[in-house]
Amino acid sequence: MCILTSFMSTPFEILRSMNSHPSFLLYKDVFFPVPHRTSVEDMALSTTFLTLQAALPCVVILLSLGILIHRRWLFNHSQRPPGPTSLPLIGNLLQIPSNSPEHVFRNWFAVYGDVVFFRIFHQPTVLLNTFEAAQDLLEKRGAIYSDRPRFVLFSELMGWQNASTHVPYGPRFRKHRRFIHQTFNQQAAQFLKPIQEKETLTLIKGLMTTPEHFSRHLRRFAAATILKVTYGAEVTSVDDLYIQLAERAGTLTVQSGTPAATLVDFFPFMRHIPTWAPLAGFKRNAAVVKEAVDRMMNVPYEMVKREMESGKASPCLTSRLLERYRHSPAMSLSFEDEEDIKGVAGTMFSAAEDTTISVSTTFILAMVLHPRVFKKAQEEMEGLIGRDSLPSTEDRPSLPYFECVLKEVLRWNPPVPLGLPHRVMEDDVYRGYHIQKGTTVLANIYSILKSCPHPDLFYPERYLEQNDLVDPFEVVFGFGRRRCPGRHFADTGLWLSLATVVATMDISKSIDDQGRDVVPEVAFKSGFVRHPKPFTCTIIPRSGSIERIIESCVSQVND
Ligand code: HEM
Repeated sequence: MCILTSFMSTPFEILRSMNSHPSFLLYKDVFFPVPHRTSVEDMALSTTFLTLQAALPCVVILLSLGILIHRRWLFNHSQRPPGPTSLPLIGNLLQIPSNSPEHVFRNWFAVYGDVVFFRIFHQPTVLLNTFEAAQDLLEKRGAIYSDRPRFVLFSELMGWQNASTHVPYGPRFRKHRRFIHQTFNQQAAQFLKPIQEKETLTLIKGLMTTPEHFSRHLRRFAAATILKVTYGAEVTSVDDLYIQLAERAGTLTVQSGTPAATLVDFFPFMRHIPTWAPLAGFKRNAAVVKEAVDRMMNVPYEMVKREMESGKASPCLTSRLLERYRHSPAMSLSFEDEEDIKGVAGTMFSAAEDTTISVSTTFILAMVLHPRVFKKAQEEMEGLIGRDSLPSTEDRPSLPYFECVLKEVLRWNPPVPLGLPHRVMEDDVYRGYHIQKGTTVLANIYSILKSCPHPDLFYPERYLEQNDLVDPFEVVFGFGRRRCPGRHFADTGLWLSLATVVATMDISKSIDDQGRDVVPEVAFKSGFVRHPKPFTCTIIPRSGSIERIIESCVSQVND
């Protein structure tokens, strides 16, 4: 036993144990029984044995070296994954459109298969096009696939360096995840449900009052739930200060991502260009963005601190994290701790808002275009809770068709089509392909979810008819150790708000001046988060009693 385990040790340890361990002698006698011999034979044998013994260390060392060299050779000679031909210097830059690259990547999947290699300038990138490949690398080999690429523009120039989405894998990443986990893990997220229930009622009231502004109401819902959880702030309108701060920071960030600006990610020396120099426009823009990002991170954080000092703070993620430092004599709040708390809270807000809005707006678009599906979901709902009550999360297991509708919404328009880039921290070989340390790895969420029969058709029944389809809930939140930590909160909030819309409202196409149906276009805006293009629709309460039901629920919540 000892000998077997020692084969996993160094060559020297192997030799030591072979020479000395009694079990080795026993082992030798059993497998190489020696008949009775003369002393001359004994001497010859023992000389041979001694020679063998002396040679053994060299053999073992040479063998180990051979194995190492062979592995290195295999790595160097294993092929890169297949991919489109690239040009010198710029790589595949010209083949990747800045608008909706997910479409081109889907074609590459069809041509080159599961794992595709391409380069942008000198940066190697690998695209994982199937659920299996994404799981194999990002999940099962998470120990080396969980870093993020270096974002020079975003992190070093625009001030997003404290965002949890951008922190490199390591102790700081673990600290951020710990902070987030306390409030957003599956069990803790249950305690956030009352906030989502209350904001759902406000959403329905908004839809009843000004249905034409449905996208503003959905935005307000998304922002209000997460702002209450992170900063304890009450949001009444999308014009509230914190939402404005976040939108300014987000809009400026996206607007400043011009080609000249992104070049700095590939040629980091460019960040040293002085701001007055002719090519330094990106640095001047980045300074403006940084000011907006700093305000977005600082203003709500400072407000919570002030409220805590005056004893008026409502419990929230930020106050809970600060309390831990206040009450522990072993922990004093350092500058880095404050930056991390601000970073976590600011990221949760910005990561939650846009993604939630994308899903809820896609749901409305799908329901306008597919009245049959909407009616079927309403009938299922009515069969369970009738017309005079609102759904609660306890009803979820009894509404299987609605569950399929939600899955289909996520599949039809995956909110974050290419996830967030991961970076591999060590050389690796996968399916005989060589993946070099430092490669950017993208999970092609879009292609994974479009790999099914009639991918562009909105057809929730596919999840009832076919049980080998990938569950979109397992895909849209990313993979491995960087998987979205807000997924339980997002899932509950979306289910509650959209199930309540189904139970209370009728959704249909809007009517133009000539009395004709206006059929919205199935079109999505290009971006890191994929939103439907603006459209119109008609939303009206299902019955005269809805207003009364909502008012009675609101007064129960306020009591
Ligand atoms: C339907 C809604 C959402 C979708 C589709 C979504 C999707 C994603 C994806 C694809 C990633 C990247 C995962 C990876 O790197 O593999 C991510 C990361 C992240 N999400 Fe979400 N998300 C959603 C909602 C939320 C919400 C509500 C929150 C906060 C409450 C949140 C907070 C975060 C954070 C902090 C990260 C960064 C994790 C890290 O880098 O370690 N997300 N999300």
